[in-house]
Amino acid sequence: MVVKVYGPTYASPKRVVVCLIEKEIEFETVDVDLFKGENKESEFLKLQPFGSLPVIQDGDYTLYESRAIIRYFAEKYKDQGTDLLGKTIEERGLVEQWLEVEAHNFHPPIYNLVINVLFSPLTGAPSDQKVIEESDQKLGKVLDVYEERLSKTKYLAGDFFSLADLSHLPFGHYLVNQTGRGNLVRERKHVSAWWDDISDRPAWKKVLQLYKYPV
Ligand SMILES: N[C@@H](CCC(=O)N[C@@H](CS(=O)(=O)O)C(=O)NCC(=O)O)C(=O)O
Repeated sequence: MVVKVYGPTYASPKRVVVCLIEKEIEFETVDVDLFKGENKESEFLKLQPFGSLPVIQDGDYTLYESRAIIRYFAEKYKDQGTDLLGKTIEERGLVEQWLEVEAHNFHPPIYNLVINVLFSPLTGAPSDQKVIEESDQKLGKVLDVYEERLSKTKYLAGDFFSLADLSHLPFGHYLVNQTGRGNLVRERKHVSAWWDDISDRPAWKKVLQLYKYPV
């Protein structure tokens, strides 16, 4: 059975799609329109009770939470496509560390910026200027840590591209290209070079070509 990915046009599902392409895993996609509320329909909620995207089906196996999904495929297909987990337990530890940093330090401020700068104007919801300012500040501090790390290693977990770098692509794309805050990356030499390197990978360019962001 071919893997099914729900909601490929949205950012978090793109984290899964780029992993599947890097791992050379065949997949098909199912569109879910958040603006029409299709993620709140009973059929979808049976798959993902929180109504968020993505969810995948791998035969009879269903999984949601994009970072859990990419870990699943990276492990299941460890010997196929790009190695995304490192070769030693120490490398794996650093991959996991920077995956957690992305989820808990990088993602929250960039997610707030995407919602308040990009989506709120579209949906008519008010943009919260205080949240925008706080998120700018937080993201700057986070990227200072990245700058220090990337002044020592080419990628976050070491001198190899991994899930940790890959996990930044979907919202990093928003940050650099659509929030008007690309300067937060461009002002940091090593972060800027790292972003250019990871976003230039054929797998990510294919994702952008196949699945246009909704905003
Ligand atoms: N932690 C989840 C978050 C998923 C998430 O927030 N998805 C958004 C779409 S996007 O922000 O990633 O583009 C969503 O479904 N939002 C609608 C909703 O949650 O009701 C994951 O990583 O899978």
